[in-house]
Amino acid sequence: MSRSWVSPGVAYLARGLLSVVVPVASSVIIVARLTSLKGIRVSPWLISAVVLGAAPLGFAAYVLVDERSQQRKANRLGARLVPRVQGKWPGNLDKVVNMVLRSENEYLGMVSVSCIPCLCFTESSFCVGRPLEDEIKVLGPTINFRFFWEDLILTTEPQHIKTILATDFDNYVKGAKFREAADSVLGTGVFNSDGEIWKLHRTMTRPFFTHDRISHFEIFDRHADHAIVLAKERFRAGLTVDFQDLISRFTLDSASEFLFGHYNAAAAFSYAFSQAQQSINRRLSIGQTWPLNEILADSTELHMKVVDAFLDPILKDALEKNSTAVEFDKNEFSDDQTLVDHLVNLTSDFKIIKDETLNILLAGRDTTASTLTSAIYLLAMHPEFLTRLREEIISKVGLTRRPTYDDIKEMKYLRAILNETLRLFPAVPFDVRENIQDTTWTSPEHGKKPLFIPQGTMLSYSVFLMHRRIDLWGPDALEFDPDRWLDERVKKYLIPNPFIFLPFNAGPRICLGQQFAYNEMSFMIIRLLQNFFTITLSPEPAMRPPAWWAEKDGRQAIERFRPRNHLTLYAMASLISSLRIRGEQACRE
Ligand code: HEM
Repeated sequence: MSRSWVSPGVAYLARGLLSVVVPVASSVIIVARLTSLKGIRVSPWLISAVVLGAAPLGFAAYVLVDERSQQRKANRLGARLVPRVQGKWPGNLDKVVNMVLRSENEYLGMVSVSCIPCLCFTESSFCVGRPLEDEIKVLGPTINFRFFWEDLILTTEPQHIKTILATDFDNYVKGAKFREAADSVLGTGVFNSDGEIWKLHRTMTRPFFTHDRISHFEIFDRHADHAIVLAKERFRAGLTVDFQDLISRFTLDSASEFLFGHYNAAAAFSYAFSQAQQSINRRLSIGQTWPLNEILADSTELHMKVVDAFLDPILKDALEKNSTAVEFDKNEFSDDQTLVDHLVNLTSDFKIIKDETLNILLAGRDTTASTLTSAIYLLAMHPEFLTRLREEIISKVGLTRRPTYDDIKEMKYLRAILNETLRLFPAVPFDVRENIQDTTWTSPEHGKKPLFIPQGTMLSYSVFLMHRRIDLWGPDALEFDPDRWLDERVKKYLIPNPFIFLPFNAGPRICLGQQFAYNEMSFMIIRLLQNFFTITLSPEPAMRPPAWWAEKDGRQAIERFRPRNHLTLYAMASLISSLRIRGEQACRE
């Protein structure tokens, strides 16, 4: 992560000033020169008008030229422009106003449009105007919001997502806008880099996620036990448990121990890291002008000082130990090695090690907490599936034994529950890329020209919306039905079209922690259901959806919590008080 001596706001203003001062000064110089050459006296009003008009006129000319050039390039490639959302005000401003007014109460992904470039990760995304569903029905699964005359393309089309993630991978990057917003926290780690730097990080980290290491069940066991003891204490006192909070602590403790071998001292660190992460989210939600919100100071700076104070000594210690250790094979791992042990064995570059560790912590912590929270919510809504799952757990593992990797591998129903949860509530519901070169995408409608994608476009893709498409998943796509992973529907929908299910993405940038995540989540669910046999939702008023949701169609009508999104999906309200469960202890006690 790079720290600068000027605040992001001051740096942004300085850059902005240059881009205003240069055209204005040039206009003044040109007008003054012309008038003095010709000996003409020009009114100061005219000079002011030229000066003031230069920027908007220049912008209008740029928009016109850009539009024409896009159309020409599309024609040349035998393609057409991506269908555009039509707002009523210039630059689709009405859509943005609507978004600001309505974002608070809308169902995730139901309404269009939030198109501030870079906003695709935020909770207010796609939440304005006519329902996004309707926009897609009219315009197709790939649409351009063209907000403030800047292209922002959203796709829910498996073919296009496959192109971005896999078949034309080299043409798509995370891009500078995302990187800038996350740089002060994540630096250039695997999650936040492109090109050669990304390759370096991924190559370094990938070996750590293979095979035995990700079956580190002792770590999960210790922290699962701790969480369950705490939950039982509350239930005995007649209280409920904020499951989202409990499980976030479990995943943080497990990830911290897995990554750097420490977890107890992590309270201040964990809080500071969460706050720094919230700052990234805020930046992304504001869009490109986020530095203006940080004129006085970098909003991540204080939090990152706490993170540094915790992490730096651990990393330095690991580096020091490694420098005195006997040389050994860099591809050999011992069972008790942490990620940091592994990294210091590969490089002595402090920044690389630190960036990587923080990136993996970010990538791995909230995603599993989110999925476990959604799974428990869905099981509470469907006690019949909970009973079946519990039967599988009891028959394969019993009520007390610690589950093993082989147990989990054989538990088909548990995997179906997790996949069905990830289908309806994927932990990363919206994601973003930018394309380097002009390109075309095959038309989603048969017989029509391909779609033209101009270089440098902000491309948002939503697996959340894709996973709920009735044309891809069948008429019951919006229902939580784990059996769709076990019956003929797999052959009918998924096998012929595997890119319709992408909770972990695909291609060279596919999630590195996928198997680790399945293991951790399976382990925790087994432990929970060995201990508790019912789950009852006990929603606080703040987490309940507005009453009018019940009059809508689809999941919105039946949902009993409000799914929201920052970098990952979570249950509103706040991460602190939401999804409460009431559990009853099973016969184990
Ligand atoms: C249910 C759990 C999880 C889900 C749904 C999930 C999903 C994803 C997705 C969608 C991406 C791609 C992001 C992008 O390229 O923009 C990703 C990347 C990544 N994930 Fe996960 N993840 C999960 C758990 C984990 C865990 C537990 C770890 C590590 C302990 C992890 C490590 C990573 C890393 C390192 C990347 C970056 C890969 C790269 O850019 O090359 N993930 N994950």
